[in-house]
Amino acid sequence: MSQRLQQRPQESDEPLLRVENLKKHFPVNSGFISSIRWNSDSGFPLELDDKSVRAVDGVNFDLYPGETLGVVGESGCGKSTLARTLLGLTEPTDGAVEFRGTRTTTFDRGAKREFRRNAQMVFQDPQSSLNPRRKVGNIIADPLEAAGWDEAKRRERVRELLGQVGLKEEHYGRYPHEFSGGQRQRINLARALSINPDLVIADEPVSGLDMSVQAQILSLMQDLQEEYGLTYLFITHDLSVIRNVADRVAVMYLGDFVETGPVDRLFTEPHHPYTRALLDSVPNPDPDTRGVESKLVGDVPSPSDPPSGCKFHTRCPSLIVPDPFTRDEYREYMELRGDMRDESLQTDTDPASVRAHYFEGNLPARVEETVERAVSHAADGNWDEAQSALAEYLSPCEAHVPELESVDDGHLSACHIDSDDREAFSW
Ligand SMILES: Nc1ncnc2c1ncn2[C@@H]1O[C@H](COP(=O)(O)OP(=O)(O)OP(=O)(O)O)[C@@H](O)[C@H]1O
Repeated sequence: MSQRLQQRPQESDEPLLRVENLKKHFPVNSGFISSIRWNSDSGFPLELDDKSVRAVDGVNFDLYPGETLGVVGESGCGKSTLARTLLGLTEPTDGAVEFRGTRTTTFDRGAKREFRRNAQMVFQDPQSSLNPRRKVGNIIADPLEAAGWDEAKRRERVRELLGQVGLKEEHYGRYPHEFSGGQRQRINLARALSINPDLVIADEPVSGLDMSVQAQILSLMQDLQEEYGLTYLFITHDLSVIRNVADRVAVMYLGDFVETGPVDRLFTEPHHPYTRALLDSVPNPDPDTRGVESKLVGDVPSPSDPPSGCKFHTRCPSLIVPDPFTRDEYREYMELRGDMRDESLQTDTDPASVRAHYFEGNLPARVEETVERAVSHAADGNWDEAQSALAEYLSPCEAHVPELESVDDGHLSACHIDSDDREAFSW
């Protein structure tokens, strides 16, 4: 059974943010004409290509007042789109976001304005989010002006904020280019906090900053959290960054959360092979314990055509392989099957060439037969039959979508290795 990411901090607390089955899909084609494609196999030769980029694809979680939830994943996994969809900066395709128990889509104008005040965003590149032609004091005061504060009060509040983020009063009249990257992120934080929000979504707030400056900004964010009673959703591609700031972590892969749990547990007992691979990719200064066992290989697949079953299966070092394959053999077999599916073999449709191109060593005899059968169908142009022949062997990781399931108190993982389904599907 799927479960929600919850259990923090006191179970009686109402979540500040509740996210249910949130999806954001972008159409691949920009217009109606470009979405029409030719299909000579169908009765009518033109059809609509309804493919979409599934940037966020069914995310569930609760975010409790005062906590920091780190969302981590490689570039392109959908983290920024999740942030923008949560804040209503882009319309969700499906699902719901509740803020303090009310669906954000039901907000009237006043409630929308209040939500915008209450939920602020801090971006990665402080340079591009600060208007170079405006004085820093005025930039920080923008949200106050929008909220109707008079000039004298604005000035006073901005001075207070400058001090709180470690800048000086005389910085009020300077321009963004006169500041370092770290200082510009301080300006951003001051602007985000100017009207006392409850929730701050920080999207890669320290990426691109030197390590020592990163540490200063993270420490400042923690101080501000205490002072303002803030709730953070902290997005990063770098697990090491959130180790010291997050209470819980959600690991995101191709639009879904694949593992969630308390930060210590996730670092000491990661369950999902993707989390383990991410952790192994974090540079380890200790040469004796440097582990390379499950380093991430290959790129994140396209979210417009994600792998079936577990989306991580194409890169997973723990892929469950069907009998009688070894893992390496089965990867080769999957590559052949993928090319059969796309009707694009990378060699002639001659059994010897296919064998030599796709497989390094000897295959078990019965697999050999299956491959030969498939290749002879492909040689006749019967791609569907070629695919069906290869479907004789299928990993459960390709066939079934794993649900987030509890592996420990408040710790969930979506992997067939941990799954209760193991018996049902008998692998
Ligand atoms: N407006 C859009 N139209 C079409 N596709 C989009 C749009 N915005 C994002 N995407 C795609 O959605 C996927 C997720 O992008 P997103 O920026 O959310 O990922 P991310 O994890 O934040 O990566 P990064 O850290 O590189 O920003 C990517 O494949 C991206 O190309």
